[in-house]
Amino acid sequence: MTLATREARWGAAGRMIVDGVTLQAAPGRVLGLIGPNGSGKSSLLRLLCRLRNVASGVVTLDERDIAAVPRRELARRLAFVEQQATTEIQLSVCDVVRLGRTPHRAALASWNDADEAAVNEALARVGLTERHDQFWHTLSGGERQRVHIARALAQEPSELILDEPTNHLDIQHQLSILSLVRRLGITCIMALHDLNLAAMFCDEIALLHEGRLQAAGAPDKVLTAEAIQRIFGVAVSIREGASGRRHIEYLIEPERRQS
Ligand SMILES: Nc1ncnc2c1ncn2[C@@H]1O[C@H](COP(=O)(O)OP(=O)(O)OP(=O)(O)O)[C@@H](O)[C@H]1O
Repeated sequence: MTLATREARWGAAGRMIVDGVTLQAAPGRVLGLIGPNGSGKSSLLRLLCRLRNVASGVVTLDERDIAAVPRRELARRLAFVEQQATTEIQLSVCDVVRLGRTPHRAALASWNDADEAAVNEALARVGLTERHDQFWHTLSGGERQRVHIARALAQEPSELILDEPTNHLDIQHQLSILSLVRRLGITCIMALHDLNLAAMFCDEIALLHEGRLQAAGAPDKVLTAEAIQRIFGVAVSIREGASGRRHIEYLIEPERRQS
């Protein structure tokens, strides 16, 4: 078992934002969270890593109420890469990635070879070894995103939660980061906007709309033309792509000729 929610509810400003979601991440698999803007994806991810507490229902980690898991244990287990993570200026790239080691180190313990190896390995995996000493605030948006993913990898989590990890990334880096996430073999839950990337890289997909879970399961069960039309209001044609996964083509009305 790993992360799960049961009838999880959370609201703000008098509105229900996560509304009775029951969901389970399969150990070692990649669960994609999709849904229109404002459907509650980020809010649900924040409940899953206890950055927020449910108003009712429960979030569990290994079938234990996450609210009862000691903070240090949670920090070792779960890594969260936020959508617009910011980091204090004047930190170098390796300083940011080193933050990922904090939960593994005893108070006042000195930095050791295993810590250094984890940082270097994480930077190599996101292709930023050369940027080791560059100031974080001088990086491009995509490089910053990759550094934050490296920080999460250096943490060596057993559950990785990512909010739009492909934000700011060019297509090559989108594909390489998502391939890397798949290869990690750890439980991963990530919010994605690109439905084709979700189909390519997720073992399971959960579709959210207005805070409620609409469907969950294998990509070909969830990503149907009917569901995409109903939830996103977009007509699509779906066929099997070269990779054997489904490929979604968006159909737009031909522009009217100006008379
Ligand atoms: N603290 C808050 N106070 C008031 N409203 C909030 C709060 N947090 C989230 N919301 C609202 O809840 C809804 C869901 O937000 P959330 O960020 O979870 O959506 P999302 O599916 O991740 O959206 P996007 O795809 O645009 O990133 C939005 O309408 C948002 O404005």
